[in-house]
Amino acid sequence: MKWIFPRGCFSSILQPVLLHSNPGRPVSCSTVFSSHKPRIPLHLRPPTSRATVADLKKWHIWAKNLVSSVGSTFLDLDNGPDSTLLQRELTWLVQDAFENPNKVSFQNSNDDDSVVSLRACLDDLYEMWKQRIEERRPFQYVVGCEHWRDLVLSVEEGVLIPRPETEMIVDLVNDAVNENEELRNGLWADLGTGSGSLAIGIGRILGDLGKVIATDLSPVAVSVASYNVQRYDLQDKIAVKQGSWFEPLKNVEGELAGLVSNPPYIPSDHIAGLQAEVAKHEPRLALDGGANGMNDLLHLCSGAVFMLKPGGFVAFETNGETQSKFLVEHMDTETKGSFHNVKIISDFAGFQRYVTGYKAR
Ligand SMILES: C[S@@+](CC[C@H](N)C(=O)[O-])C[C@H]1O[C@@H](n2cnc3c(N)ncnc32)[C@H](O)[C@@H]1O
Repeated sequence: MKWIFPRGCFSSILQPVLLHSNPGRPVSCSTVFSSHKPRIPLHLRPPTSRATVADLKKWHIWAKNLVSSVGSTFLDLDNGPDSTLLQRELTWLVQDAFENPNKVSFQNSNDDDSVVSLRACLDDLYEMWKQRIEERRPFQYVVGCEHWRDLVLSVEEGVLIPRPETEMIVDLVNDAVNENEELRNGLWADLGTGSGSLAIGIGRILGDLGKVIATDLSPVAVSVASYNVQRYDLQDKIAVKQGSWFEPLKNVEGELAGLVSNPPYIPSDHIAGLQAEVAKHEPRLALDGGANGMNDLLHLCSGAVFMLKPGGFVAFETNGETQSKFLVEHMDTETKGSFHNVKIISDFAGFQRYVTGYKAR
């Protein structure tokens, strides 16, 4: 899915940043697990339903026609998906919903009476596709998962769908730990973990002694991240905690080998203009970075100085060039030379997306 943000339009007037406070949001001090029950992604549900090939063909024709009726409307409207992407999503829905997607080619079958096992009943398939097209519900929420790096992560409403550009932060961490074994076996934090994507990606490249604390303010994110961590059998390596930014890390001040975050960084008044999948369905808590989008980035950057041990590595994702430059300036001035080897790194599309650095020794 595209991640379409208006870029580079924020004011240079910044809010003061308070360490251990939450810029502009209600604060939760809880570090207990959420009671929210994560939704099981479609492809992992048991095949409890059956349908005839004839009924599936009928559904499929209806679903394809719905896509054709939309054409490029969403693309023209708000840079949303076009019919090529939607047709591809329909194929993925079939793959996730069928018990045996490789063996079933119902569209070409002449045996209309034969029966196929499904992970969702036919009525649900009609409803899912209606929601995708008519309500612009993101495909990832419809099927309950997103493919990210080599992971398949559970997602649902209330949790940001992890984006491809965030994948590169794991590579940046990999480079840092390859250069320094102390970092590989140290304690890391992923602040605002969402689905747990970064924490899991990093957890898998750390050494035997390396650990990750993944935090989020959202109880749904905490529950979904915990589910994903368990699915990848990393519960001994990754602790998921609920709370605002540094609160769940109070006990490890000055001990972190590394800290990463992809915080909310969209300027508040740009959110309504994003594609409907994002603006209507993804959690505002995951998107809204305040008036200029920088509230959380600056807060986290200032706090990182106190959380990292000397030589510790930090990586932030930003909206692009303007935010990255602003953050580097903040690291140079506000944190009074606490960081060295500060770099802006571009993503695969050429946007100056990441800011990395090391805490001075
Ligand atoms: C842009 S999303 C990133 C999610 C995930 N790291 C990823 O890259 O897919 C930002 C995350 O920060 C969380 N968040 C927002 N405010 C927070 C706060 N005050 N404390 C902790 N997490 C917060 C949101 O719930 C959301 O999961």
